[in-house]
Amino acid sequence: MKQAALNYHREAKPGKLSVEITKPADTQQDLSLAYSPGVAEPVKEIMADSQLAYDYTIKGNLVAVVTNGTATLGLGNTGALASKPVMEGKALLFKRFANIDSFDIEIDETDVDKFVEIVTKIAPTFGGINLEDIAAPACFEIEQKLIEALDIPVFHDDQHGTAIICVAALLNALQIQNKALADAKIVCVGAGAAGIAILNLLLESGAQHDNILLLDSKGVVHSGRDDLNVYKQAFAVETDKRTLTDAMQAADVFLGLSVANLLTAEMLLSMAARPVVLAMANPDPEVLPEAALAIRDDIIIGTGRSDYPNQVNNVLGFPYIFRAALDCRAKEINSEMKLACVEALRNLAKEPVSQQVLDAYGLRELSFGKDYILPKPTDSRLLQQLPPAIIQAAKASGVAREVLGTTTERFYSAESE
Ligand SMILES: NC(=O)C1=CN([C@@H]2O[C@H](COP(=O)(O)OP(=O)(O)OC[C@H]3O[C@@H](n4cnc5c(N)ncnc54)[C@H](OP(=O)(O)O)[C@@H]3O)[C@@H](O)[C@H]2O)C=CC1
Ligand SMILES: CC(=O)C(=O)O
Ligand SMILES: [Mg+2]
Repeated sequence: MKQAALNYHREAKPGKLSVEITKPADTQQDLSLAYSPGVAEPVKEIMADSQLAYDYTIKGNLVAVVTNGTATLGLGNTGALASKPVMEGKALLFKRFANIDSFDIEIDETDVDKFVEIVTKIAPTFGGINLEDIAAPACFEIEQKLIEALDIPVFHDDQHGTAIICVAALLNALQIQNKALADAKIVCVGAGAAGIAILNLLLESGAQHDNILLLDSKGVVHSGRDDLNVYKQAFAVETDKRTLTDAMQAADVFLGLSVANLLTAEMLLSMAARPVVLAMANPDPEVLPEAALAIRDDIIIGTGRSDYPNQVNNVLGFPYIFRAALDCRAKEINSEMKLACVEALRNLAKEPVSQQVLDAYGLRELSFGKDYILPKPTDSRLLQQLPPAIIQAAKASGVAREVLGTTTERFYSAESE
């Protein structure tokens, strides 16, 4: 895998992206329109009405994938430059799954206010800002300040993209295990961007605060600790449990948003009957499926990876959420839109699987059940079903500025259909 991945990135043109021209640029007349003097005309129009940037430039289909590389996957603080393959990967996924153009922007800055200032200054170029792999707790402040400063959607994928997919996966898995979210005892390891956002969306979806135990690198987040930031404090509970081993006793659900190889056989065996284990750390999960299933066969297990069943990964969300937000010029991406995406994902997993998906995964059959709790990322129905459901929620909740069916027609290409 290591050599194949390095070859994939290096061969032919290095990297995973390039820029293409979308207008004729061959003749004297073409150049007169594309550049001087013709280009001055849209400039003057946009000076008179800034919204016309959406008609005369690629702004309306262009998202910035922005990071400082402080939480690159589960690899930790890699720095800005080393995070670039991941950000190019996100841009590839935007294009492949929702025909959204994006630039990856790796900013070598960890100071919150300076980072916010840089992103604010480059924002006019884009129709949306996808924040990626920025470590907690700075990510929370950065996102909030950018939402307040900008008039385009700002979305921290590791928080909300992951939360949407995780909640959809968990609700479907609990349904299969015949358990209710309101009764489920949930252990979440990782109190960063992804862990905190997932717990907040789970509370909105009906999970009970008292049924949740959160852990960070120092163990259980409990009310006796004096080293907690405000985001962790919101989940601090009175308990004598201190370690992951303590926390896992009789748990119905394990959510991993931390680092590789944390779950032991003893911990898995101590869980309640018919548990759900979503081990989402990338690239290596908190436990590998083959190891967990060798220990007990009543588990439903998902990971963030493409090479196992039940991929619980934000790739199922951010392309479609931004497709929807761009197409209705949403002011923001709100809870209603996130919950609509959860429902649309859950429903699609219950539909018959298409031959196209079976072929892409080398499978003969697949249906809603322990090994199929979420749609596969290559399922073209994601693009058909998720954005309309999200746009509907944006309209109903008053954040859609304009519903442009024509934008969708303009930007959805035949290949992404
Ligand atoms: N499958 C998916 O779609 C996604 C998966 N992820 C994965 O989730 C993980 C976290 O990402 P993110 O939230 O962005 O990162 P953050 O840096 O914001 O948070 C990391 C969290 O993990 C905790 N942690 C680190 N080491 C341990 C340990 N040994 N035991 C328990 N907790 C530990 C940290 O603890 P402390 O607070 O004490 O430092 C922190 O709370 C990564 O592996 C990432 O790849 C993230 C987004 C999407
Ligand atoms: C999938 C993803 O965004 C992450 O692991 O950080
Ligand atoms: Mg990420």
